[in-house]
Amino acid sequence: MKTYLSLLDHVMTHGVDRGDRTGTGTRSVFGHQMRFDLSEGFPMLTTKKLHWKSIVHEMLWFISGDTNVRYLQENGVRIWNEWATDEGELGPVYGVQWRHWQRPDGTEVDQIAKVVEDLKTRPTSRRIIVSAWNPSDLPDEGISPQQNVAQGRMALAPCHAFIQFYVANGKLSCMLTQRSVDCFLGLAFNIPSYALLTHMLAQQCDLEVGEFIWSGGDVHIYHNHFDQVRTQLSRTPGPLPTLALLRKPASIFEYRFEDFELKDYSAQPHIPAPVAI
Ligand SMILES: Nc1nc(=O)c2c([nH]1)NC[C@@H]1CN(c3ccc(C(=O)N[C@@H](CCC(=O)O)C(=O)O)cc3)CN21
Ligand SMILES: O=c1ccn([C@H]2C[C@H](O)[C@@H](COP(=O)(O)O)O2)c(=O)[nH]1
Repeated sequence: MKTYLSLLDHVMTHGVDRGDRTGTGTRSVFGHQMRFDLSEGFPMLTTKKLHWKSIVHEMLWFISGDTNVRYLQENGVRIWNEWATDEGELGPVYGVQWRHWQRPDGTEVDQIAKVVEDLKTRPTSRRIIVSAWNPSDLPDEGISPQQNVAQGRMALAPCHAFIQFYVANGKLSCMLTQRSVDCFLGLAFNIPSYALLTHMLAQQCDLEVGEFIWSGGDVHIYHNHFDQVRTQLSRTPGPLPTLALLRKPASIFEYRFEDFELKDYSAQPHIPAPVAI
């Protein structure tokens, strides 16, 4: 994960200090790309311990089409709590856009089912894409997440917004475009999260895993994460863990937490940091 550490160093050294929606302040660069060869190991940080349960359950929750934090909370995952209403609702965020994108006539598009079908039937297609960026459901940036949900909008605009898949030589690659990137907290989750999705789709479509390519737009470090970033940059990364899929479920929608085994994950201690709301 040297590429991730290089990005932290790059933002700290070359970034521009700016204000932001949350009032916290960030140092940012605009536009960056990283490539991870998934055959070389599972891209999970070893320079700080990550909560594996949060990564897996969040991805299963997206794929299930759910947008209420109840499932996450029942599984000990707290990362979406701050944006939810008292009833746990987040409005039409990722799950709805991935699985239940509304057509004008009221019918729905299941983008995940379509990706599996395309990967199996026309793997050379250049249109194997999932978009969470649905302008008609975007929140109003001037009001709170909970007020947006009450108006039927998303609590937060999608950050990992556009995903494209590519098949060559029997390998599945995934490219993510992330418009806004909290390098210390969010990105540490987003990389293994999409690596996991790529492994699942590859298994379902009888492909090997290829590369995960990550592209960021507004790539920032919050001002109140600088000490944590310096701690992390002082650490030496260890070998990557590997991911084993213990079962092949009948479809992409039938994975369970127990189906994933992260092998040889040896990480340095967790580094706590406040999340900007
Ligand atoms: N400012 C901000 N950064 C984000 O990364 C982020 C948002 N907002 N809003 C929506 C989601 C929620 N995500 C989050 C939210 C919190 C953590 C977090 O606090 N992580 C801690 C604790 C992990 C845990 O309890 O599982 C960490 O140390 O990684 C991570 C990702 C990613 N997103
Ligand atoms: O998966 C995620 C979700 C969110 N983030 C970060 C990026 C920003 O710091 C905030 C979102 O604020 P906006 O004003 O909507 O850009 O959350 C992330 O890194 N990863």
